[in-house]
Amino acid sequence: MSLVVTDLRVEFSGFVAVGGVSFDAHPGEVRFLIGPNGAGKTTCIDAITGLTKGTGSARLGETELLGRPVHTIVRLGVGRTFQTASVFDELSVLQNLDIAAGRHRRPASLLRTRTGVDASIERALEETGLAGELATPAGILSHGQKQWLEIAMLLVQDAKVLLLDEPVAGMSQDERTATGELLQRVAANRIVVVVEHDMDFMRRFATRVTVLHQGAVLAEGAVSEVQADPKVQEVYLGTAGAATTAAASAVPEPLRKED
Ligand SMILES: Nc1ncnc2c1ncn2[C@@H]1O[C@H](COP(=O)(O)OP(=O)(O)OP(=O)(O)O)[C@@H](O)[C@H]1O
Repeated sequence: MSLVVTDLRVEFSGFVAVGGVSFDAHPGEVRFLIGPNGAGKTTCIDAITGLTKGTGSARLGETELLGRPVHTIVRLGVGRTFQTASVFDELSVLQNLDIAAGRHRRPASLLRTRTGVDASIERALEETGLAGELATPAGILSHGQKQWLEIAMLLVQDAKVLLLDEPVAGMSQDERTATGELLQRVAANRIVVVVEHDMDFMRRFATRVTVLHQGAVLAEGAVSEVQADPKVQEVYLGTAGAATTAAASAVPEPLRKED
């Protein structure tokens, strides 16, 4: 099953934030959406997840997502994270995962004191490297671990699509590497789309990249193709024409957002 976005448009009171964006994503690849501030990356994800109204098409397999309410889109297996982790700080890692898994359970069983750990939760803990933190209150997890908990929460919900908004913002180098490796594992049999500003992270872990600029697709391809694209260099550096393959390797640093 693939996610296929075609001619997606989002307007805010006449302002075109996304003006006809198309891209697709498949299991087995780590798909990146990049672009300068205000390019429309988050708005694309908001539209796909039903948070913002969009026109055009966003199909998961045969199912059209646009026009459906947020909870239906979640139930169809489309999950997302936000830049700021939205976990319950006072609850343990296990309790957070229990709540995430709640839609599979009868209310009575949610109220029972837990004696064991569901297989799906166990798998998510293993996959995200949080197995040793079962009883840790989410509030005292490291920044990276909180993001991994959010991803684990999507995994126990059996998300087929994970849309991740700047998952490594604020992470240490080790946490970035661990996150990239986690995304590669998760993407083996799920659709993973990453909105990211960290170009070093993109270079290391992206399989395919779409560059957005002013609500439109500027370029698409493998990391090396996108980096070498003069249009991309112009947007980020204002140096179209001066672009050479050697210069292309220097592009990523200025792409990094400092906020
Ligand atoms: N609710 C809204 N109402 C009006 N304008 C909005 C709204 N949400 C986003 N925008 C505008 O739409 C454009 C795209 O914003 P968006 O957040 O999608 O960009 P982005 O590429 O994710 O940027 P960043 O990297 O800064 O997060 C921006 O000009 C933004 O100001």
